[in-house]
Amino acid sequence: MSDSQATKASDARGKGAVSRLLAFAGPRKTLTYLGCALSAVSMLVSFGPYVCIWLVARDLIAVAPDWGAATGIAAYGWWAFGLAAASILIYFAGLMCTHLAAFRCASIMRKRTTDHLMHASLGYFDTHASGALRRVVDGCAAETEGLLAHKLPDTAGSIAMIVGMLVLFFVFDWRLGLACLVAVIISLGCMFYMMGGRGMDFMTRYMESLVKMNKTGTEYVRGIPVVKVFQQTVYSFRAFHDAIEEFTRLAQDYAVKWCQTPQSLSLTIINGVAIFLVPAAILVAPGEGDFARFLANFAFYAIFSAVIPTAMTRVMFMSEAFQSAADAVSRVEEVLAAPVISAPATPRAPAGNAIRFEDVTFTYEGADAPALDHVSFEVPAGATVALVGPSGGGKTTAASLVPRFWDVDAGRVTLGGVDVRAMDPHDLMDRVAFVFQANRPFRQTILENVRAARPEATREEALAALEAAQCADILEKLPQGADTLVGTGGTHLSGGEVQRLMIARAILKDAPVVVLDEATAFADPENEVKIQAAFKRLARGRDGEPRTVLMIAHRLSTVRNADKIVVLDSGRVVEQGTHDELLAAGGLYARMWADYEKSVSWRITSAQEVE
Ligand SMILES: Nc1ncnc2c1ncn2[C@@H]1O[C@H](COP(=O)(O)OP(=O)(O)OP(=O)(O)O)[C@@H](O)[C@H]1O
Repeated sequence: MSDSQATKASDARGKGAVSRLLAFAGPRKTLTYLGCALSAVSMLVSFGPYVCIWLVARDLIAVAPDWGAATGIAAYGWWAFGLAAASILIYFAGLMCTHLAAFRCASIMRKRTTDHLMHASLGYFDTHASGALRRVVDGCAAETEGLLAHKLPDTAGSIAMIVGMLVLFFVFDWRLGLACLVAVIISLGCMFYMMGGRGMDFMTRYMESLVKMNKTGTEYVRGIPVVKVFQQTVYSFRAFHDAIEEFTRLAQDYAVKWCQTPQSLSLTIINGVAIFLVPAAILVAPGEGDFARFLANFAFYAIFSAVIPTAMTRVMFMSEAFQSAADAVSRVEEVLAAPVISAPATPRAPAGNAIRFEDVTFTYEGADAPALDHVSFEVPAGATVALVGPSGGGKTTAASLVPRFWDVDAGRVTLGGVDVRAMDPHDLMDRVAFVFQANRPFRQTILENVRAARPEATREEALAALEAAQCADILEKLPQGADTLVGTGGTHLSGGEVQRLMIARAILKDAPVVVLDEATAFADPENEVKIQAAFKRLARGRDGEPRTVLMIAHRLSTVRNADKIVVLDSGRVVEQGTHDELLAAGGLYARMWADYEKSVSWRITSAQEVE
């Protein structure tokens, strides 16, 4: 979607955003309505003191200069005080209601997004960064809290203020009221000029340019290490620089060329209502029968005109409040639209642990070509099958379909003869242990991280799993051994060490089926040897029985002894068989093997030369 389409779509979503937002509040949305109504009433009551001022002026002018004859003044004063106090109290009562509804709404929003994410397909978390999701779950809820608690009742108050103001304009003297209204109309005209028509086009381009600057800015920050390593100047990030320039130009044009005149006019007119009021009074005064009353009316309008700038400023900020509600609720709705792992009504239990891919086709959302195209192969129970092939061939995708990171588009993946989608998702997770590169430790101790696989496991069992996963050296070098805190903010572990920790977790789980990514790209030779040993241990199980293993093999050295090798290229199975069979076939695998042997001999030769 282009930025302009995105902006328009977000405008469209803006409509009804508040009602979509209130849907989260459940029965408490009545409290929001009540709070808004109270805020409106409070605003109308706040006009009371102005009416009292009019009454005071009327009575004083009527008895002038015998001021002592105006006996009701003190009463009006008390009324003004009482109404001002009542307005504040009613406003607080309104805020209480909207806060109660807002807290409930935000907590329901957080709960529903968290619940939904608990059932979202695991692949969703590969493509959506955890930081961004946290910002939606927590940030949007917090944003809507402020909106429902404050901005919405204030908007109701603004509407009441404008309606009340228009009514009061015509209650005492419609001619003087009309003079004030002229100021309001000119100010509104300036606002529409700035925001509507060409002004809106300006605004759309301004917003698009802002989005572009934010995007290129993020890319720039992410690329800073590359810039430093390659000694590039800031201008190597041309796109970011251009986006800043474009935004600066648009912001200046908008402020100087477009808004300067109407904004100045609006501010002058609205703060100088007297420009219209005084000439109107001079014109009307000569024909006035009751001059005392006319003077009181004039005094009222002169004082009341102070309300107009506040009312107009509130009008300007009303649309902003709705726009931010639309953005927040749209981001939450996007999370709620994340695909979930469907659970069958009557789950089936698998018979055995063989994995079968039957004519499986799968395309990533938004991708042009399928990542897997009519893929069929079998991993017999207790066998080890390796997926090999060029980068982007579909190995990771195929392995991800077994624990249902994604669901197939066509065909099926079965475990023990049962479609994985027909199994209880918990049962599937119990039966499959997976070790992927993206696995990261939790911010917990090493022991707790391992026990995440089986919380009821004893300390001894977890330590045994760590030992089996070749983690003894990691524990030795850490001051608190297995009780050392790792993960964000904890002790740093290298990539190879993290992978061994993840293998320990899988060993403790001791599931009958193991799906693993043997990538050891980041491991040094010593780590690699240990990881391979840990993999072997994982493939055997605690009872020594071989597990069903589907392994993504990035290096051919590890696949030679696999029971079967499946070669994936561009999402298709191009050949499968044992190492010897595939070498004899002379296809892609044979070529890959020849390349691999060549690279090994190069390494040996260069090592000898160095000696
Ligand atoms: N999350 C994703 N969204 C869209 N396309 C994806 C996603 N993940 C992978 N792909 C695409 O699917 C295809 C298969 O990718 P996959 O990661 O399964 O290949 P691979 O054989 O594991 O590659 P490698 O050896 O480099 O890890 C590639 O064209 C890749 O670009």
